[in-house]
Amino acid sequence: MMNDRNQKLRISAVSYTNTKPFIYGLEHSGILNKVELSRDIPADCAQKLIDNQVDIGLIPVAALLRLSYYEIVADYCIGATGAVNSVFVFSDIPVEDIKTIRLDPQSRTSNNLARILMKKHWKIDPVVLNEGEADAQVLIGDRTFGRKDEFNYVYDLAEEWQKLTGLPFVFAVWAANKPIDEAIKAELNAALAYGIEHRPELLKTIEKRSDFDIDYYLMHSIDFVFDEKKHEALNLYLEYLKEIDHSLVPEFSI
Ligand SMILES: C=C(O[C@@H]1C=C(C(=O)O)C=C[C@H]1O)C(=O)O
Repeated sequence: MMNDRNQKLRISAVSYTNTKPFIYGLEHSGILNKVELSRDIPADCAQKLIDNQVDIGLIPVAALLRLSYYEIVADYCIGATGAVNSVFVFSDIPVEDIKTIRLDPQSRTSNNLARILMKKHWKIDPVVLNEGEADAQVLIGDRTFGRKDEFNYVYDLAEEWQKLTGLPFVFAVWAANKPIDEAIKAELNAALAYGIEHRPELLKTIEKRSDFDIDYYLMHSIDFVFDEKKHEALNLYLEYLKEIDHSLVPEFSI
């Protein structure tokens, strides 16, 4: 276990821009000496925690349902209050006309959020595809930056969730698959807090783009604090997900 003196704590964190403040915090604290850090796409963060290849992961919240034991070990998350601006359903036809939709293989939370919204918010029942041509596609992360203008219809899934529930949304949390020492948790939280506080310094090191405002994204669109409202949102999302879980496409089952 991780309390063994010789064994480093294994952490997997999302490899997208939205996680850079957390990485900055980890890198500017002493904790990295005690940690083996890997950066992975969200689906792999989840799988590594499920397979016990890591002890802690910044994992898509949908994957919490696949862990026989978990604890949320930090007061920070990848969340949003209203539009997140990096999780979309892109389509050239209005949502009520969508007959086929393609999911994003890198995602676990947003694919399932799209399914919840289709059922409860848009009240549509399209065929869900893993690949190939479709009327609409779910796309997350940096690959969405600057792409909004390419489509006639752009649905921001955190914004649509807020319309449905009145709540913020939580995409990913810091979760462990085994009990974690309180002192380590405190150290991790302090490192993450440092990163969030020092976003302005971090932003000076990130290359600007003309088609996407990274400063606004990291200062305002992503909401990193895992507070009570987000906890409520997480519980509601997991409840909805359990309702639709039986109908998941096997390849994308979380
Ligand atoms: C807001 C985002 O949240 C991400 C979305 C995830 C998912 O859909 O499984 C998982 C982790 C987050 O990094 C994003 O990446 O754009």
